[in-house]
Amino acid sequence: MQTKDRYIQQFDETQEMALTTKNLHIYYGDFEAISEADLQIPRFKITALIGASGSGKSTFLRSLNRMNDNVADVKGEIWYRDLNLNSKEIDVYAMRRQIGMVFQRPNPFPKSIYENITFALERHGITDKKELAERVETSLKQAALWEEVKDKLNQSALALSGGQAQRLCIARAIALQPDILLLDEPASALDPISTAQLEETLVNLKQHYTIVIVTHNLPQAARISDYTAHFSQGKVIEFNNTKETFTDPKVKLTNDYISGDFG
Ligand SMILES: Nc1ncnc2c1ncn2[C@@H]1O[C@H](COP(=O)(O)OP(=O)(O)OP(=O)(O)O)[C@@H](O)[C@H]1O
Repeated sequence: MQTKDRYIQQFDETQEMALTTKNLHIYYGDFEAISEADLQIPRFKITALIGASGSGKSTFLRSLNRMNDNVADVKGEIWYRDLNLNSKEIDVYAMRRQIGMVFQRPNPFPKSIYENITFALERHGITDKKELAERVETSLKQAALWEEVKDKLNQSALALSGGQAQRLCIARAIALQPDILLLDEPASALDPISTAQLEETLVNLKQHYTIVIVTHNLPQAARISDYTAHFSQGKVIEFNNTKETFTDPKVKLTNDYISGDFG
């Protein structure tokens, strides 16, 4: 029954949260791109952010690990453990080790597959050759790429297919052993087979990571996510478990969006 203007599912205290946003407002100059996006993002789950183009999904996602610094003015609180990530005291570089981001277009470095993964590790002070090799193997396995690349780790990452390159970017992010992975339309440049592989990878990863994914692909959100937040004009107007969002939306605009009825 779609009788509400806004519906936000509340959790009980037993559900552990990875991130909680409070009073979040995000401005580009005078334009308020996010005005009501207080969300609790459960740990070890996949949360999908859906909504029409320009509704604020990427703006919200990018604020979670401070990618909007110097671009937008972010007001409010973003709680991770007992830290407000949106405070001046936060070491943004160290924080991004815990909260990694994978972008829309795969962006491997013009280096070997192996070096793509070790580059950030070395910059974070991990130089032991054995540990580096172990992290490369584990992260490629977790990203479901190991079998395809294990015999060509020294070849250029630029020779990988789009789907392989995107899984390499995921391996690169998880090699740092973060808590949370933020993904901004990671499958939008991929063919259906690569998309299916990526989806399978993400579902397996949630055993170890909390995942937040922006997607325009509604069947994809329905297939892989546990929770869905529907953004409309800078506000989260519905947040619920994904099954209910797609079978019994509480807000008419959500029903219209998922059924393709924008008239
Ligand atoms: N760097 C920027 N400077 C000014 N305005 C911006 C900037 N980035 C985004 N916006 C505006 O903020 C609003 C939200 O944009 P955002 O990219 O977050 O939406 P979105 O829901 O992710 O859209 P899409 O699905 O098309 O990627 C839009 O009106 C957009 O034009």
